[in-house]
Amino acid sequence: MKPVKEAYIPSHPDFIVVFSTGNFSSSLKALRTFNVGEKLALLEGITKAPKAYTTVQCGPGPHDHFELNSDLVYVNHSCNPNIAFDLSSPDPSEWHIRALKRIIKGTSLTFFYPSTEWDMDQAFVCECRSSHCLGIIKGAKYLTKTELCTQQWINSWIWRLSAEKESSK
Ligand SMILES: C[S@@+](CC[C@H](N)C(=O)[O-])C[C@H]1O[C@@H](n2cnc3c(N)ncnc32)[C@H](O)[C@@H]1O
Repeated sequence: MKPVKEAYIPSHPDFIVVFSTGNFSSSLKALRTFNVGEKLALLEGITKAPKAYTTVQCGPGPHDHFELNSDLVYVNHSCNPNIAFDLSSPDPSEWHIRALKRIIKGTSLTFFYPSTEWDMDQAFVCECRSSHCLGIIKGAKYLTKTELCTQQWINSWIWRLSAEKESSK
């Protein structure tokens, strides 16, 4: 579920959705500057849901997915992301997004989708233009441990599933 342009009411005071006409080409911009390590927002209002291109994975199981129900659904993927979805707390009310680098006002927010997603509902050709862009993004299942290790933040179940994949080879 995504907020649509015609009925848009921002869900967070510090972010704004930039709607684009192309399919899946909208994004979420920061309306203020954030410092490295700063919490941008708690993941409030999330609901468990079947895996979809709009959901975020929160554990290793087939039912461990939730809808954000907010503008955060417009955070795009980057292979050189500026935020982390940190779901490390056993208490979901502490799950949050955090700045991995200084984010200047006006910058689009991005996270590394395979940091939460093992096997994504919708693969896509990445347009992040990072010098280390991985190309097709399908989930962590399709990445090597070395590729995951280049990232500043990967959630624990992704490391676990990746280790299991390596040991079953
Ligand atoms: C949850 S949506 C994010 C918001 C999306 N941009 C939109 O306008 O609806 C996820 C989808 O956005 C697109 N997307 C996100 N990051 C991308 C990237 N780096 N390159 C190309 N497409 C991307 C893909 O189609 C992906 O399945």
